[in-house]
Amino acid sequence: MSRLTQAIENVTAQGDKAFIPYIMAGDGGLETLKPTILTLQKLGVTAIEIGIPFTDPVADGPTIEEAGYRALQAGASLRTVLEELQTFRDDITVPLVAMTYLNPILAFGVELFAIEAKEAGIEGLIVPDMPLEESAIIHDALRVAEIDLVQLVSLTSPAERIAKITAASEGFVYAVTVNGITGARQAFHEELSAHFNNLATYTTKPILAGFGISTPAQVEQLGQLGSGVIVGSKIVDALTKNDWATIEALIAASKQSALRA
Ligand SMILES: O=P(O)(O)OC[C@@H](O)[C@@H](O)c1c[nH]c2ccccc12
Repeated sequence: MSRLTQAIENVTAQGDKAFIPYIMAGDGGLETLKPTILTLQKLGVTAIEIGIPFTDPVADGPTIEEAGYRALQAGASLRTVLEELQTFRDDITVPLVAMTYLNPILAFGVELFAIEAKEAGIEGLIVPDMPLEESAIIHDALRVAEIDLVQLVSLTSPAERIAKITAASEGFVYAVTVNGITGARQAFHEELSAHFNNLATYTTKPILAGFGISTPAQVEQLGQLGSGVIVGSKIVDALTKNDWATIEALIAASKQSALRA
């Protein structure tokens, strides 16, 4: 079992839910990356998804797109983010999951990327614009570096697609809870619990809910569907305002055992 999967299973074994915040590396300046990561891990997050800013972010909603723009302005790129992470690698205790597009990885060089990413503490990777069928391009290099390639399953994936994605996904299965782009939502699809029950018939890997989760109540509610949640836009927004109270409340809602006590 990978360290990423293990981290999630450790949390669920205690009766809690996994909580993975997404941050945009370089938003607010690259020098904020270290304090942000170290504070999040001190607050008890399960893992951290690190977005690498990219000029053409297809799946990102406005909050993350704007954060990406600010990060690019501040000089963040795949190379500078990996270099920055390597400077405090020994302080990082939670698994990092990098979120980046295929182009920057190819430009960097697949083998070199895998080696440098591993040295930066990255144990999982999400490449939203890479179809499963194309993943062979990077998969061998990732396997050598022991980096999990996390796959996303959507609400509209047909049965045979769900079977393929859940079988291929490493670390956990990222279950997208809304149709469309990232960003806060008011309401979720009524059939969500049937969808998650269906996903669970395909795999014993942890299934995490992500997209549109922005309140503690939603963390609690959507966390129940599987092994936990991923929260992006709301975290990015709170970090811009230096609003750690909001972040702490979101994390607390994943600690179900504490809520019951
Ligand atoms: O921002 P949201 O709605 O909370 O959703 C998580 C999401 O931001 C994060 O996981 C993410 C950011 N960019 C992505 C692109 C594709 C898939 C996932 C992502």
